[in-house]
Amino acid sequence: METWFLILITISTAALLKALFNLVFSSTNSHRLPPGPFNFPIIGNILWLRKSFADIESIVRSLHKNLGPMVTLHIGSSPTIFIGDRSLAHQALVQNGAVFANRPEPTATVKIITNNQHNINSSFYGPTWRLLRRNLTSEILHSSRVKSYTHARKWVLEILINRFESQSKSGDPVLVVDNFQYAMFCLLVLMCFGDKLDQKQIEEIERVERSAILNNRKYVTLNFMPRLTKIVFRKRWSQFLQLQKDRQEVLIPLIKARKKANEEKQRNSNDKKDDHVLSYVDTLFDLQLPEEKRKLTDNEIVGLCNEFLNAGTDTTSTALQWIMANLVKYPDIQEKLFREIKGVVEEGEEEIKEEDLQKLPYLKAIILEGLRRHPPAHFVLSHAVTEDVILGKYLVPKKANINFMVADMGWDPDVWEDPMAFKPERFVGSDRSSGEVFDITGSKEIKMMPFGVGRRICPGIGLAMLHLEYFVANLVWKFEWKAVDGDEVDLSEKQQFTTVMKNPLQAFVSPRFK
Ligand code: HEM
Repeated sequence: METWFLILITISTAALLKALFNLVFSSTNSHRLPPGPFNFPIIGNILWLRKSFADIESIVRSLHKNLGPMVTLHIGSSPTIFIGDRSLAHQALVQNGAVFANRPEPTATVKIITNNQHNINSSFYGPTWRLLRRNLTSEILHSSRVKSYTHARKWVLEILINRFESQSKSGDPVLVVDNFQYAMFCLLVLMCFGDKLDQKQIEEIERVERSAILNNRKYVTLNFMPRLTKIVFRKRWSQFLQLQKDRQEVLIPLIKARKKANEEKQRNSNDKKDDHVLSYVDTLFDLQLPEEKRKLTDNEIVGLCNEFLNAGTDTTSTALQWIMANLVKYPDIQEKLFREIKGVVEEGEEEIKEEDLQKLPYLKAIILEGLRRHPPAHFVLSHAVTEDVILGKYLVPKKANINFMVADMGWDPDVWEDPMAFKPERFVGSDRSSGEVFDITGSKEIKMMPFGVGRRICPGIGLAMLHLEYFVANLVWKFEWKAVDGDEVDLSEKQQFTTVMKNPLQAFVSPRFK
C-alpha cells in the first residue's frame, strides 16, 4: 500500500516543480537555510518521515561533523533545523528566548491528540500556553503543593518495596522497569485525579496511555497530505482514532466522578473533616481560555491529563532505570551512596524522608550524572520561531521546525572529561552545602540540557528531581542491588517514546535490614 502511495504522489508534477523552484530560489537568497543533504522533493520528504528518531540522530550527528553545527533535513512538509552546538543553543533558547519559544504548526494527528493545541506542549507561544503552563506550575508544581503529596510518594514507595521483596523471594532476578513504570503511574494518577485508585484502574490507565505513546511513530506518515492518507490509509487512521477514543473512555468517568465529588463537597462545606488535596484535574474545571473566553471541554481536560501523565511517567521511570543500572554496574558507587545515607539517618530507619535528601550531595551528583549520561529525551520537542531570524550565519524561517541535540550537549568533550564514563564525582562540590550549585537550567551557559532550557524548559523539573532523588535513595537504603552472575549490565540504547535500555535491567535485590 505504501509503495502505491509513493507512486501516486510522485506523479504530482505541479508540486514537484514548485518544490524544485523553491530549492533553487532558497539557494540564491543572501541568508540561506543551514546546509543539509540533497533531498529529492516529496519522495525524500516521505522517506525521512519513515525514519526513527534514532536513525535521524545518528545521521544528524555525522552531518554535523561534515557540515557544521546547524543542518537542515526536509522531513515531511517543512524543513527541520538541528542545532548541535551549546553556544548556539544558548543564543537561541536563552538570549533570544521569546523568539524561539514557539511551536510549529501542528500536524493533522497532533491536532487531534491535543484538541487543536489545547495543551501546554503543543500550544503556540501566546496567552493559551501562558495560562495552561502557569496553572500547572503555580497550582500543582510549586514546592508547597508538591509537599502536600508526600503521603502519595510514601504510598508508592511501599508498593515498590513490597513488589521487589516478593519478587526477590523467588530467587530470580527482578525486572525493574515494569515496576518503575507502574509506580510512576500510581503517583501521577493520584496527583492528577486526587484519589488512590485500585491496581486494576491504574493498570487500565497505564495500558491506554502507553499504547497511545508507544504507537505514536507509526502514525507520523499519516500527516503527509492527510486528505490523501485518509483515503489511502483508512485502516491506519481508524486505529489511530481508536487509541484516542480508548483514552477518553477510561479518563472521562474519572474526571466526571471527581467533578461530582467536588460539587458535593462544596454543598457540604460545613463538614469538619478536610483531607482534600488539590489534584491537577480540580484546577482545570474552572479555567477560562483567554482567547475563546470559555471553559475547557471534557475532551480538552482528557488531553491535558494525558499530557500530565505521559510527560511525568515515562521520562522519570526511564531515568530511574538508567540510574539504577549504573548503580548495579558500579557497586563501588552504590556502596559510596549507601555510606552517605548511613551518615545521615539512623540504622534500620524505615524511610529516607524528603528533608533528608538535602543532606545527600553524592545522591544529587548521581542523579545529575544519570541525566547527563542518559537523558531520557535525546531531543527537545520541536520548537519554531515567531518570526524569520538569523542564527549563526543562517536563516531560521518561521515555517521551520527547530530541534537541539540534547544528548550530544551533555557528552561534549570540551566540557566533560571522558564524557561517556559514569562518574558522579564530576558533580561533587556542586551541591547546595558547598554554596556552588550546578545550574541544570543552563541560564548562564549550557553544559547539558536534559530538561530543555529557556521559556519552554520542562515545568516538571523540580518534581522529577525530587522523585529521582527520593526513590533512588530509598531503594539503595532498603536493598543491595547486584548484577546477575556472569551478566554484564548492558548500557545499549533503544528508541521508544524516550531513549530506554535496549536490554532492560535485571538485578538481584536483597534486603539490607532483615
Ligand atoms: C526525568 C523526567 C523528565 C524529563 C527528562 C523531562 C524532559 C522534558 C523535555 C526535554 C521537555 C521539552 C523542552 C522543550 O521543548 O524545549 C519537556 C517538556 C515538558 N515537560 Fe518534562 N521532563 C520530565 C518530567 C516531567 C514531569 C514530572 C512533568 C509534569 C508532571 C513534565 C511536564 C512537561 C511539560 C508540560 C512540558 C511542555 C512544556 C512547554 O511546552 O512549555 N515533565 N520535558
